[in-house]
Amino acid sequence: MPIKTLDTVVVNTGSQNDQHSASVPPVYLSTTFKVDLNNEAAQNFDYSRSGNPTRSVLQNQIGKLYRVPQENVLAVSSGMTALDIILRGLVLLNGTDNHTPTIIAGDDLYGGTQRLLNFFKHQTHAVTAHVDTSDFEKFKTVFQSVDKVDCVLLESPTNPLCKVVDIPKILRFVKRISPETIVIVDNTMMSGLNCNPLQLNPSCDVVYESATKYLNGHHDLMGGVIISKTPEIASKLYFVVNSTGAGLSPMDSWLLVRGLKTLGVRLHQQQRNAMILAHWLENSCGFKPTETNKATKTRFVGLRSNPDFKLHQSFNSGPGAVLSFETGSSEHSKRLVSSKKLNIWAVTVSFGCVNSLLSMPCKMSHASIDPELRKERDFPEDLVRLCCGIENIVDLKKDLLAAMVDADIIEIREDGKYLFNKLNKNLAINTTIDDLHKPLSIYEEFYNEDVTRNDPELNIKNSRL
Ligand SMILES: Cc1ncc(COP(=O)(O)O)c(C=O)c1O
Ligand SMILES: N[C@@H](CCSC[C@H](N)C(=O)O)C(=O)O
Repeated sequence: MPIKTLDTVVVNTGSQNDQHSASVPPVYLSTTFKVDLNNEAAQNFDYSRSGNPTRSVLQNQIGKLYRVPQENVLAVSSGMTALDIILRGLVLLNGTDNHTPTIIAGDDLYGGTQRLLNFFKHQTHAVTAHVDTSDFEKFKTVFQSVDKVDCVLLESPTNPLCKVVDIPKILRFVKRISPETIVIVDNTMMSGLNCNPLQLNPSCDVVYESATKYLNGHHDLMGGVIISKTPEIASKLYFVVNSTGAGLSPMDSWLLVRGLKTLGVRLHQQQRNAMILAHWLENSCGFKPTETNKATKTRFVGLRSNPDFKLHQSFNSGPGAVLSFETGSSEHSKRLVSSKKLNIWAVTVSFGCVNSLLSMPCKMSHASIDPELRKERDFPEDLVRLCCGIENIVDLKKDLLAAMVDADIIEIREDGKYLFNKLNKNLAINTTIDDLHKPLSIYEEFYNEDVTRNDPELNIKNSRL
């Protein structure tokens, strides 16, 4: 059978051996399943905490996305649950009288991840050394300064600063000098469609994603998926899932199977919007550093001006749809995010959804990181994060522009011919508001490359297009 592209495999749920030949897999809400003591070997399910047919369909779909057998996949109740299960199953119990479990993680982590790692430090004494994982030399130094590193937790691009971590290089280094160190990748910012760290060489040990984001895409369920490199790792993690009841509910599993079917088209449109918007913010709205004013900046891995553009492209097939920018003034950023002119952009946390979201991380998604620690890590308090949805890009730009004008950041001059950034006064930007599709070419440059690069099983150029 010919191997299909990822866009296709998530659409097709295959034959479910359904008694009515239903074309959509049914949802099995039953918590219990009849037991035949004379034929226990044939029994796949007994109790939904241990396993459920609808959850199995979902795990099979995720297995296809990551090109691993269904047995290597676990669907759980949230992205944070996924990390909790992985650390409990593989790392936290490694402590002895002479050894404290040690984790190395990034310093630009999602606030909830930072909170969970802090919790483990206080409750189990497992320590986490935080380092800028986008700086390989710094990572190497910290790694070599620890006697035994139990686990490395990576995320690229980082949320919300969009820093690129060279995951392949870190894997080569770690697996060469310490093969037993467990390398975990939080792949939420990319999703399995853009990046598969299990197919890198050497590969990581476990990937997880908050399915609440791109995989589902509709903000109507919380979920997490854990994809293990080997059945042995998966079975250790399954033990924790079954013991604690962290498995995803049947209804949410069913919704997620449905959401997954449109992952390809959603992500395609979301990334296209993000590319155009990032380019527009940087070049037409003046959110870029100048000789005299370094305080404004657009952060996005799909921008050619990003020094890590090529690095990101080397192991991902798309830039994702999360970008951020600094206005240079916390007060003005707050005014923007509070503007009543925002009709399309919803001011909420989260990302990966079909509708576009705008937020101020230091007050929202990353508020759980101590302000002192944010300061220590140079986390910009004026940062505004944009998570693009699938709406028409023209509407998205107009809505954002109205709010930027309302917040006294941008001035429209000469009947809309020029946008002038009032905070970054050195820039008088020569653009027309209607000049909307200009940067499409950079989007196409990204995608006209071999989009199957993360999928060595495929050898079809431009399979996504
Ligand atoms: C990068 C990243 N990882 C993990 C999570 C946690 O996922 P969840 O909210 O589904 O628990 C989030 C956001 O919540 C996130 O942004
Ligand atoms: N109040 C929540 C904040 C969730 S942030 C969700 C998402 N990861 C994002 O980056 O927007 C909490 O305390 O966790």
